[in-house]
Amino acid sequence: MSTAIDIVGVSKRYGTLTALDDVSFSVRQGEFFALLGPNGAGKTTLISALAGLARQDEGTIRVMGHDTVHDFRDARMALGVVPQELVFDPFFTVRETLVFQSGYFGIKRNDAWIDELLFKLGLTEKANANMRALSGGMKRRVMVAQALVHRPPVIVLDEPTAGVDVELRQSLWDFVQELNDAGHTIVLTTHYLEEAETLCGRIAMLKRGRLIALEPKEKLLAQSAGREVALKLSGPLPAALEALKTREEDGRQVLALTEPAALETVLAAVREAGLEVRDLTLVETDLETVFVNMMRGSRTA
Ligand SMILES: Nc1ncnc2c1ncn2[C@@H]1O[C@H](COP(=O)(O)OP(=O)(O)OP(=O)(O)O)[C@@H](O)[C@H]1O
Repeated sequence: MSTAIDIVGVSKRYGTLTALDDVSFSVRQGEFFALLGPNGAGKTTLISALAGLARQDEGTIRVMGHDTVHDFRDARMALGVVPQELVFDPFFTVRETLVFQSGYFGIKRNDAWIDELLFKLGLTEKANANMRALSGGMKRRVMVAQALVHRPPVIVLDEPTAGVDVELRQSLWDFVQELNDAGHTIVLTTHYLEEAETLCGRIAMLKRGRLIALEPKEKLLAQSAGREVALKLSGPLPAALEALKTREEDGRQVLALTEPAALETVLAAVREAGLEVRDLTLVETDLETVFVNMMRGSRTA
């Protein structure tokens, strides 16, 4: 089985507000996946449904093949969620917090793994400190450790770097990257395209509860980098160029160029396919424009 998360036709309403509107996508095992969207897009609602904390009105979600409603325990066991908010009991020490969380998952002797987590997250010296005595950044590290006590194959981080200093941000990313290298599937939600850029393979965008884009990073970045070429050809687009195609506009194929020199490659492929270029225009856009256009719904119109 190669699917880590499978979301099919998921909708969620709060009264008259539709927080998720028929959302479907899958995340493969071992992927580093980003879920992007502005405030209120539905990211946290989707994560809550994944974790079985909120039930969707329609659709199904599976985590490592386990249905989050009918097979809640196994689905939850397969998932580690680092929440956006710092949620903790101020009277427990860091170690107690992690032992307690292990117990929640029915794991009794977890000391070796807890020690390793504390070490990896730079918390060893704080193991016996009370949660309330920790700085915000340290608390956030505990949230990460807490999400991992049961060694879940799938890890979801809900805006883990909100309000986090540069040093922690870097060490957090190093650790998450290490987990991904070890085979864990990572889903990251963030407001920042830049953050997703460095780490993720594919990027999904939500807007007002709807999935408006789901692209490999390279394709999105190529669009964002501000280089596109609109081509009017004498025949259909050669298969070799399909991967670069971002859209069709007025009978022109719009292709993303990873770098200006990529235009040569595009033209070579056109020649090789025995086609003629009837018209060629370079389109300038910047990252902000691409993102804003998507958020305005130009792709869903
Ligand atoms: N428990 C709730 N009751 C009513 N409305 C809710 C509830 N939870 C979320 N909403 C609404 O659902 C929509 C989606 O919210 P959600 O928190 O999922 O967005 P988000 O993408 O995570 O935003 P942010 O980036 O601000 O965290 C919002 O309009 C929000 O106000």
